[in-house]
Amino acid sequence: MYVKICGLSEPEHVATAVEAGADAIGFVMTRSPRRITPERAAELAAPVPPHVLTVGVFRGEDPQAVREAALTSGVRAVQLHGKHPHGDFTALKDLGVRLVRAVDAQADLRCGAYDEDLLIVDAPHAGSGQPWDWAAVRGRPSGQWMLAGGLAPGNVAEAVAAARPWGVDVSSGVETAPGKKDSALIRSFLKAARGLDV
Ligand SMILES: O=C(O)c1ccccc1N[C@@H]1O[C@H](COP(=O)(O)O)[C@@H](O)[C@H]1O
Repeated sequence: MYVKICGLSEPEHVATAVEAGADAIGFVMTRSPRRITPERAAELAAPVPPHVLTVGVFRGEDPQAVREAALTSGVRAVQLHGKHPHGDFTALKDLGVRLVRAVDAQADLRCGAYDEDLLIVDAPHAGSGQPWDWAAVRGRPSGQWMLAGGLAPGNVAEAVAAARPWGVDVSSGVETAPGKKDSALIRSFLKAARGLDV
């Protein structure tokens, strides 16, 4: 099971996620209680080993703004969340980072349909921490896709059994309040998710 821990803003939580075996970590650089600057993302990403994918999360920004933030932060992947057109992915293809498309269950769920490398299927309200009908997408997405939206250490097994994703992505479920990550919850989530290969 591929595991991404998103919305990190403190070095302690980056270190915890890496040590506990996260495959990817996310830095939110769009409107959110978890928003950080590209410069802060660069500081946080600097010590992250190459086997961990650092992901910059964006929603609604134009490709030029995404490009500048990605170059400043040095992230290894860009996640475009929500209703970005295909052209936004095309415009970023030469950036030399992996492209992640994050959408709700109403969208085209074929990974690669927008020339992306990874797909995330999320709740209608990104970053809200609200569980949704994970079973509704079972068998629909294709390729390398992660389930997100309302996951937490205590329900990730249920969510994976319902949707059977290739990976999982969490933010609110490893926090004590919006934007306040918790190292014990990060470790618990990784422990719970790791054993869930489908
Ligand atoms: O985390 C945010 O605040 C956020 C804001 C804007 C776009 C995406 C955001 N996060 C993504 O939301 C899911 C996690 O949701 P949850 O909090 O675990 O329910 C994940 O894909 C994040 O990358």
